[in-house]
Amino acid sequence: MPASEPGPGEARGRIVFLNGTSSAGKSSIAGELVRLLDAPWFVLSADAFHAMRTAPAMGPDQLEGVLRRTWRGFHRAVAGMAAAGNDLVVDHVLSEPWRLRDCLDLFVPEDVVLVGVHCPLPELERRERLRGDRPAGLAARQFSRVHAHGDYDVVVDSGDRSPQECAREIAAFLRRTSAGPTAFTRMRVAGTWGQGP
Ligand SMILES: Nc1ncnc2c1ncn2[C@@H]1O[C@H](COP(=O)(O)OP(=O)(O)OP(=O)(O)O)[C@@H](O)[C@H]1O
Repeated sequence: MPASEPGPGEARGRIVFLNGTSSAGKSSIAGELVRLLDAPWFVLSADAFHAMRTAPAMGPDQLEGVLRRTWRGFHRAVAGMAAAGNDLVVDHVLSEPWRLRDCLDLFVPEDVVLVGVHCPLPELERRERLRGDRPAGLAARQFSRVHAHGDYDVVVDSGDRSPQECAREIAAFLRRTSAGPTAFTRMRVAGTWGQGP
């Protein structure tokens, strides 16, 4: 048995996949959600992977390749952790079509609960200004692209709800056993998750 597979009698891990723009509240919701769930869960965030990288001086071409390899590595780390039987909450920004395609290729689609974390743009911009640790205009640049694929298992709106309330909605969904196909399964079957870089 490959080392990345679950042991005898162990299931693969679930992947609760939070997707939204910067400042939508993904990390805040992830933190609240794992507090509500029993059993050990991991929070895997793309930001944490970017933070692990050293930052020597680089030109834009070189940087583009480095960023892409970081995202690809992040996706493979998520797939590997889930394959080994770990339950995961993943914090992600699907602002480029290839990121979703890569995840669709790698993750077991029935194991993924895809959560859209929505928030109106004026509120995103307010949070961005307030926190001051994200480039101005980042959320606006991602806004029209992040939810372009359109399909989710659960949608929350952090614009008029606290992270705790959003987490409670997601936890309630997880407690319901759904026999229907997941959003990842539907997109895999349809093969319509977007062309382009
Ligand atoms: N529901 C909410 N209502 C009000 N403020 C919120 C809410 N959720 C998050 N915030 C605030 O917005 C800011 C961004 O939150 P958070 O880091 O959770 O977002 P994020 O989507 O993970 O962002 P990024 O992708 O840039 O890391 C924080 O200052 C946080 O306190």
